[in-house]
Amino acid sequence: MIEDRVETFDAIIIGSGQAGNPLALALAKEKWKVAIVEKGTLGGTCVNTGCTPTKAYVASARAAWAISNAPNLGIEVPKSTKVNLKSIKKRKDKLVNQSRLGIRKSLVDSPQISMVRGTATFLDKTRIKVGSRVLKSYKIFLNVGARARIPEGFEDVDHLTNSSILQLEKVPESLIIIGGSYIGLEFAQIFNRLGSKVTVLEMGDYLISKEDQHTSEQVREVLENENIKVICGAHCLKGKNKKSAGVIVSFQKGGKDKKISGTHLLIATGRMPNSDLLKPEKAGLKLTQRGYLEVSPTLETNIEGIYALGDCNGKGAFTHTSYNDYEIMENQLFGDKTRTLDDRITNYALYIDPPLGRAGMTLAQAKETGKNLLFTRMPMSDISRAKEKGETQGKMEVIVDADSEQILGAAVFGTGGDEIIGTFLTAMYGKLSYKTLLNSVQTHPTVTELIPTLLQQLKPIKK
Ligand SMILES: Cc1cc2nc3c(=O)[nH]c(=O)nc-3n(C[C@H](O)[C@H](O)[C@H](O)COP(=O)(O)OP(=O)(O)OC[C@H]3O[C@@H](n4cnc5c(N)ncnc54)[C@H](O)[C@@H]3O)c2cc1C
Ligand SMILES: NC(=O)c1ccc[n+]([C@@H]2O[C@H](COP(=O)([O-])OP(=O)(O)OC[C@H]3O[C@@H](n4cnc5c(N)ncnc54)[C@H](O)[C@@H]3O)[C@@H](O)[C@H]2O)c1
Repeated sequence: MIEDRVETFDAIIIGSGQAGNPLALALAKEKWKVAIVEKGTLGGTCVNTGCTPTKAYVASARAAWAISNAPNLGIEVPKSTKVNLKSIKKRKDKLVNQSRLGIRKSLVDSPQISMVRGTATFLDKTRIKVGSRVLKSYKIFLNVGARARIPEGFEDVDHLTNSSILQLEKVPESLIIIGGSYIGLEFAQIFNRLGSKVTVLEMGDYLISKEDQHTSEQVREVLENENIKVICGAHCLKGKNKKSAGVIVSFQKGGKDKKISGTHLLIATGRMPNSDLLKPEKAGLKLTQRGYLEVSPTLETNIEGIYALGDCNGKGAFTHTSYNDYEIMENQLFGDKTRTLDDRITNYALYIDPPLGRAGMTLAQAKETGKNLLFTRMPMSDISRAKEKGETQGKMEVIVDADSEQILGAAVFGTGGDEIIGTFLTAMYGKLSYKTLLNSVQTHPTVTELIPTLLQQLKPIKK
């Protein structure tokens, strides 16, 4: 007699992530009766095990690096400097808790919103089961995010993920990281700077394979300059727990069998969407080959009234893309219905130090469009401000459509790169001619002042 105890809502949101929370508040503002279901901690990945905690660790690691680099700037540092991971974690936990509490308060304060704790599964297109409760709505918004993907053969080997590594209170003596991409590289530099001996094992021929090879090689150089060991082209990885503490990872490289051992192992081999946890087949939801929920440019799944936002729709894998999904949804429900996924320009940063800021296409992607291209690249070592800071690693590069004069893509790898990329991004959203930036007068001495100089040097790329 399920129907007897069905609770009906104007909307059900599953997942308290970067889209779910603001959407709940927006719906409540319009006087909708909303249920938000969360199986874990409020705030999802970004707040609890993603951006906030990792960027807090990046800041602590940068402080440790700044101390070791201080003699280069004429500052003598006592040898007794120590890293205290327990205190670093405590600072991070405080930041995470503040965010979580803020989210909780905003949701609890709204009389329109019911918070439901537990794992939601579909019973059919309109009904959701959470424990013994059954919730019903004709509008269901899925914001279920993703989790760490553990490769075959590592399930029974002692390993850390992005979540559990953030619980450590002692710096690992030697850390093996499997996966040389965003998560792997950020943690590699963090723990190396905190004192671990770090080895990165990547099966691809180069790191962060979504980037141009030139960028990848420069990133590798920065990490290797800090004594992080990078092994690319590592295949057939297998793990084994040591009899004492620690792990052994064996692999093949260039046809030869190799082995390394470490006290700790971090798996950073990508994410898998949490769509499977929903029992999506009960609602007839279509998934892509990789398990993401299929959506239209306005975020509707193949089932009318069911929408998917954030990482679980495979259209973005960042906090700002998830939040932008919320903005699109809000515009479609209550606005002029003009915003869609098609408006979004790819952008993100890799938060190693110096950071890599990226907007739009890579050079390889731009070449595939068949457009007439202009391209240029300059080293950070040409910039006064970078020299003054003693941080000259990296480059700035830009790709322009020669016919429309619009910027197609840019990379700023260097000090302040995560912020400076915003200048290119703004020009791209504004569909400005690159000449507007070329003729702009930028503040001296900043890294941004390289942009006009960079643009003066654009050259056609041969097709
Ligand atoms: C280590 C790391 C570092 C990162 N750093 C950055 C960064 O610097 N910048 C950036 O932009 N992005 C970063 N990201 C990516 C970013 O964290 C995610 O893209 C973003 O959090 C995705 O948000 P979301 O709204 O899609 O889902 P999430 O925030 O993952 O939220 C989904 C929620 O749904 C809940 N849930 C799942 N299934 C169910 C169910 N069946 N029932 C009930 N609840 C359910 C989950 O418990 C979770 O709370 C990082 C990610 C990681 C892992
Ligand atoms: N700064 C940021 O914005 C930030 C930071 C961290 C994570 N993220 C998000 O999290 C997502 C996931 O990041 P990620 O780095 O885990 O995944 P990823 O999918 O970007 O990279 C996974 C890497 O692991 C390698 N790999 C896979 N299986 C392997 C195996 N068996 N052996 C060796 N190598 C293997 C792949 O070749 C790839 O290089 C990213 O797409 C990103 O959106 C963002």
